[in-house]
Amino acid sequence: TYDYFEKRNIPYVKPVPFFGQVWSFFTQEKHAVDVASEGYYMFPNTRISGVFILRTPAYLVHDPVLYKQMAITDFDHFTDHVSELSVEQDPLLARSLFFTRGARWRHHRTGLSPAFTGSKMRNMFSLLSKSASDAMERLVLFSRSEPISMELRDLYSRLGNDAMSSISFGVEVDSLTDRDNEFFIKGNRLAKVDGLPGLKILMSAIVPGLFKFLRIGILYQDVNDFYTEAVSTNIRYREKNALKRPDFIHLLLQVRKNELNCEQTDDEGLDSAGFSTPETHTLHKSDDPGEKLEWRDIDITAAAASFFFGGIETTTTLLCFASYELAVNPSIQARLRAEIDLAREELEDGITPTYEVLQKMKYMDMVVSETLRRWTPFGTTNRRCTKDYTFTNYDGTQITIEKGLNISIPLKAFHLDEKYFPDPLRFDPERFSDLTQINQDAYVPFGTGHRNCIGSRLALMQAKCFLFYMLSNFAIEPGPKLTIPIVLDETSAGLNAKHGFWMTLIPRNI
Ligand code: HEM
Repeated sequence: TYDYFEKRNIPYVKPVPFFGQVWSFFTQEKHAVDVASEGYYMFPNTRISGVFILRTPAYLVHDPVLYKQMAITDFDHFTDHVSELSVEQDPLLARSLFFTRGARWRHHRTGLSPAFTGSKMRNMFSLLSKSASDAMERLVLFSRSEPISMELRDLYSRLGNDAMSSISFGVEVDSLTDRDNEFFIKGNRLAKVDGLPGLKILMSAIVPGLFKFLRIGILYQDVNDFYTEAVSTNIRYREKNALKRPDFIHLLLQVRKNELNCEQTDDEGLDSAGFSTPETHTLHKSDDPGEKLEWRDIDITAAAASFFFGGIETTTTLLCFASYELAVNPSIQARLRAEIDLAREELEDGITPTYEVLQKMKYMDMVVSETLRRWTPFGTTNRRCTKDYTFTNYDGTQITIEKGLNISIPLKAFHLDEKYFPDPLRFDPERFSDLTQINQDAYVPFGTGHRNCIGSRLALMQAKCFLFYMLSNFAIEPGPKLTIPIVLDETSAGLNAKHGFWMTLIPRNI
């Protein structure tokens, strides 16, 4: 078994007998993303390297151009992500976009894409902004014009949950005051990527076959039940009262009735929420799925739940690391605040940002883009080879990836490779001042191609909106409990600080 790559003359990470690379995942000495990317650092002169997962061979892509080919031009060889969940154990996640495969994925992606265009995001932005502004007002009141010490992951995940509850379900919650409200508790359990759920998420990507065979579920049963009930009650209420609100449930109900389209003209100029917004790719018409695919209540619930699952933790991570960098780089913070203050002069009330105003803020975009590079929230993604695929390596040899094999793509390693980003560990928004200098193949915080992140515009607009309100009201300084440089939590499936993001927020009016 372990001579697979030797025979093909492909460099590979030497396996631990029986476990292959999986052994290193369990010892947790290094973060799972770094373990998965080991070959990238060991073999610099190849487009791909090999690795064994238990006894099964798998690949790691080293060349961002190859990733792009797989994800766009040769997409029909790599249509699926690796994990495969069972609908019995994970009724919501197994039906969500990240985890569906083949014709079902195509059907869902084609249906959902129009819900995430620039014009839909602009309509939704008022809900997002209101949620952020209400929360910020409470935080200002809470501070009583005195500096406050806060752990920002807790703060941002509360704000993120409240915003997502509003833009998904039309439910207004205040998790800053009502700290144990059910939407926050369940949302938190849904989005959790450390501890046991984190381990299960890793396992579903490392040993997907075994994971499905053992019928392990990722989400807690009470979380599945809560969202299933919340969404079906919500749908019934809307249908009975003909309620319209520019949120996801409304858009998903339109998808179900086949009434949701992309308004090309409206979208012009709105589609980019910043430099990091990945290019949109149009899917060809679906192959015959062999079964009639439609949007049942459970599919709508699964889609909404997947926005919590895929969106809250990642956007919170972006906000935490952006705040950390602003706190330890006061001159960058001062420049961003100056840009915000200037933008506020343009606003009707001097307070509430619009989609267009945020879109125009160049320095804000530079800070957010650099945070996504330096602290990539989603450090690796993956693809499953669905049809044999042959390409040429740098040395001219032909390599064939066989159908069924799994492929990892080390997004974080691309972002921290000095061949693409000189002095890669330095946080320097100036890199993004001249966008022609950025290698766009290697800068992929939201992935690339047909399976790129569907929520990128929402994530960018949400992060920019929160930062706008935060710096309008507070200066962020390192708190006494903050570790500098930040120490990462190697055991979390996501990217997190081991000792928290402890900051002092100083109200600007003192
Ligand atoms: C900073 C925040 C975020 C980051 C860094 C991020 C990153 C990513 C990445 C790297 C992928 C995989 C792309 C690939 O395989 O090529 C992905 C997929 C996905 N993301 Fe995000 N994401 C973020 C926020 C969001 C939000 C807010 C939502 C939903 C509202 C979302 C929903 C999804 C979904 C559904 C997929 C699967 C798409 C598919 O398989 O077709 N993400 N994301």
